[in-house]
Amino acid sequence: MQKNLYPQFGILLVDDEEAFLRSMSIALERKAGFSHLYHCHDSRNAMSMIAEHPIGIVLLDMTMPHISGDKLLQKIVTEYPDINVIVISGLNQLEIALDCIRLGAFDYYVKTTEERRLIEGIKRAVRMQEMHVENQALRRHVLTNTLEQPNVFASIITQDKGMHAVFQYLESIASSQQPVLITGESGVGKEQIAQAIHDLSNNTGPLVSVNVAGLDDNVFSDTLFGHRRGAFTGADSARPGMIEQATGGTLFLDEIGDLSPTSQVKLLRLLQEGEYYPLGSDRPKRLRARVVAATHQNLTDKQASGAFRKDLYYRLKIHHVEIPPLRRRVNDLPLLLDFFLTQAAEEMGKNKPTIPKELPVLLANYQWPGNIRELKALVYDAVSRHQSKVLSMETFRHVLTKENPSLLQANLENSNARVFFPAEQPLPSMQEINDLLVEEAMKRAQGNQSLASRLIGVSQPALSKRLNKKSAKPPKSNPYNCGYSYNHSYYSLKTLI
Ligand SMILES: Nc1ncnc2c1ncn2[C@@H]1O[C@H](COP(=O)(O)OP(=O)(O)OP(=O)(O)O)[C@@H](O)[C@H]1O
Repeated sequence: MQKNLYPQFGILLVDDEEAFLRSMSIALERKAGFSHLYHCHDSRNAMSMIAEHPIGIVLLDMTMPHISGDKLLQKIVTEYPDINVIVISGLNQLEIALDCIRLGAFDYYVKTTEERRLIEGIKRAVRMQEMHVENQALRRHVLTNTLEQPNVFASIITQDKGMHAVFQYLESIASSQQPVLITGESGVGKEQIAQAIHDLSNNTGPLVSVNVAGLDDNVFSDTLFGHRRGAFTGADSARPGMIEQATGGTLFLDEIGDLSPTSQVKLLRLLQEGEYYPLGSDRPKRLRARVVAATHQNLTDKQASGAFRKDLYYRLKIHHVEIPPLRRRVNDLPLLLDFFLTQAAEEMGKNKPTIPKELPVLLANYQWPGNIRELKALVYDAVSRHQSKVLSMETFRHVLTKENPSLLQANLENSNARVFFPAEQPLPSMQEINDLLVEEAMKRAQGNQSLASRLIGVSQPALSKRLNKKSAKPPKSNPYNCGYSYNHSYYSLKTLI
């Protein structure tokens, strides 16, 4: 397939009137941005064209010499049930329309239908067909558990199953031109995902990124749509907007959750109409780039509270990926640590230091509010300070343990850590809570007493004493074993640390 044809499957126009074929093609290109079109003015050739080309949609006339539209419709739905056939006929008769639908047509329009409605109907059919193609690709990926272009994801270091599923999904939607919404906490790698979406698309145009946070509406319009000469005071020359610069590629709108209400309306119109007006111009231009948007904000909450337009939210999330935070991908920590250590050592011209044994455990017990960006910064800081063969723990210890008061505060404030103590159960004693806490800390520190003591903020001799006392005592039957003993230890760790 030629690059940058849209949609990824062809639209075949079958009509004996060549003038209609021409005017319909122009309308489809100008009003819907469809460029992947085929013409057939002799109905006898329609089936062979479908066999030769990757056709996904057929726009079919009814009254034609040689083979009539209804005969062709029957043949297409029998031999190519995955193709969506839209009948566009000169016959304005309900009976005929119903017959076509019964035969399996996707939709029926009369030629005098208002052009805008007709184009909207064809867009709908294209969207349905795209979803069908995506579903097939997704099923293929899931069944084979493979990636078609693993090189595209080479710079995203991960062995997490959830991330792998995200990659498979992105491959399935690679050739669609519909928007993609990327959500996830700050620092999880959303920009990298946007780059991967662009690389997968094989579009020849560039990836153009715009951070829309804090842009007032005038700046937003000027940045995206550009302006004509003289559009406003100081506009000495015409300037193309970012949409035009992204032609044939990807327009990446970062921090979309911070877009002002007025700009939200403009973005919605752009996505709905596929057209925009540069400032000072009354001639519309077509959007010829795929829109990818990202945010660390919770758009579901924002649209529920009215701060983000519902219609824009649903337009943007036609495709949606949520990137999991680092604390839910702890198996990625050793890989990322090693990757950033190598990178930092190379950049600073130092030997790559050895990783102290306690470091991975310490990293796995931290919440990572700043996600991968925070880990990267920590590793770079540690490498810049490090002198000996083994990486110094100084940087990590300060940030990841009790010595950091903000971490303590964050843990105390973490409302998720609050656990329900069922009213019908007696409360555990302090002794029992302490035992559970010590047990959990030892588990998390993988038996390392020095680390476990730091996790719960006691000295190592104090912890050792407790452990000795505990092992000397016969195990007491625990009333909290009935379903929430773990919760108690969780509660203890989160709130008492
Ligand atoms: N899986 C990964 N492998 C390697 N580097 C990563 C990975 N994920 C993120 N990074 C690095 O972490 C840093 C932050 O990533 P990025 O800017 O993409 O995050 P973000 O989610 O877009 O953050 P924000 O919401 O603040 O814009 C970048 O330097 C990026 O290269």
